[in-house]
Amino acid sequence: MSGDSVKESVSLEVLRQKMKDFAQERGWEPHHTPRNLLLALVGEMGELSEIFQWKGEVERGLPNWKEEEKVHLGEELSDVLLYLIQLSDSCGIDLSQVALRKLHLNALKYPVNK
Ligand SMILES: Nc1ccn([C@H]2C[C@H](O)[C@@H](COP(=O)(O)OP(=O)(O)OP(=O)(O)O)O2)c(=O)n1
Repeated sequence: MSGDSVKESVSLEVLRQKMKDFAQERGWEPHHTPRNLLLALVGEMGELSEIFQWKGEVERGLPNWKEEEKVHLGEELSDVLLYLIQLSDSCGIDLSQVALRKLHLNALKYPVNK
């Protein structure tokens, strides 16, 4: 999956804009309401969970998985991320900013030496 290809740097904002264009070009924006996007996100979470279902515990890095299984996993992770970004956008929430703020709150709640 990593291969020799040049890795493109990507931000949540770039993904948000690409998904907005994708939906606009297809006339799908009216359907991309918060509730519909939440349900789509939950559906993709189900597809992601299916990949791990009945496998038992799996090692970090998935050393024993076939390449095609990892490709499938990457696709489902992407669907979850892309719907999450669209859901945030449809709610008028800047996901990058609130995620940074939440990281800060987490660090305050769970200090290193506590
Ligand atoms: N109304 C839609 C439909 C799809 N997508 C985008 C977001 C996801 O990244 C992907 C989801 O596409 P599918 O519903 O076809 O789901 P899968 O790719 O998982 O296909 P399948 O469910 O057949 O495995 O397409 C979207 O933004 N809005």
